[in-house]
Amino acid sequence: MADPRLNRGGEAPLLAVRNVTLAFGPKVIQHDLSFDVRRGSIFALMGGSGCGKSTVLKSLIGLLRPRAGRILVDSEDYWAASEARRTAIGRRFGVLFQSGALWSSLTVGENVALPLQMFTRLPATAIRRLVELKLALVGMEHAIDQFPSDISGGMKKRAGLARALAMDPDVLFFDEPSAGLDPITSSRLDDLILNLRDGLGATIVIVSHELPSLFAIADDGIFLDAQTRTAIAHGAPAALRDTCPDPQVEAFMRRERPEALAATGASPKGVSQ
Ligand SMILES: Nc1ncnc2c1ncn2[C@@H]1O[C@H](COP(=O)(O)OP(=O)(O)OP(=O)(O)O)[C@@H](O)[C@H]1O
Repeated sequence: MADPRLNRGGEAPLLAVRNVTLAFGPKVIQHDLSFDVRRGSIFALMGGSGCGKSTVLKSLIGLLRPRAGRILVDSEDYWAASEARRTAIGRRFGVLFQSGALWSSLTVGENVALPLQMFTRLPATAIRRLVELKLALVGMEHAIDQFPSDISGGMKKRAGLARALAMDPDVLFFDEPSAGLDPITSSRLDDLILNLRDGLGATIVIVSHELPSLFAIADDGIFLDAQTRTAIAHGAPAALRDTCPDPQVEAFMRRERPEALAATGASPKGVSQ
């Protein structure tokens, strides 16, 4: 019988993870992971602290080779491909790291220009124009000549996002985009992420602890468990909150205190408060 977690849209998924095991030396972080990221979806990697969300993200963006299993990008086996092919596939990815990861000695504009200078042969005037366009997409065109130390945390995130967009990626990966932002800035970033999906047709994979943000933007996802070291639920965060019978998932989604979780008979391990 077909696995109901896979190919739910009928169309071939942009990313397909098949029976993947991730480990550091003898330490297995996650095993037997299988899921699809549908084109145009906002897919959430969820779970308590230390369950392996960032590790899964690393394997998806090409920074960690799985111990077993396959990761298919548009049906092409990423880790079985040559290094040159992997580099080419990787150019379709845009990554926004937690801090924005801007170079402090470069202006915002120079940061956004970096991938264009590294991966294209465009002349400086064309790069400047593209940088202006990418910054305008995130509402940061006025900050092109400012240094990261002169702008707020939310602006750094948006500048990092403009840099992630520089090469017109098909898929964007966000690691804790709202971390450290106040609720209003965080909600503006959510709107921006939704606009990128709806306006540019990007597919987005997101690691986040921020439940309001996940409920607002993610339409699919998996819930990773630190104890069993695999995914224990698949689906949109809001649907998991409302219908998932698993007490770990329910407690995470409803952010119950450990005492309340103990009353359900479930272990609080791996649930971040
Ligand atoms: N390079 C590494 N070498 C060894 N162990 C690692 C390495 N990177 C991460 N780990 C371990 O892998 C496990 C999963 O870490 P990971 O950062 O992926 O979890 P996470 O779910 O993203 O956590 P958080 O929500 O707290 O950021 C942790 O036990 C961590 O200590």
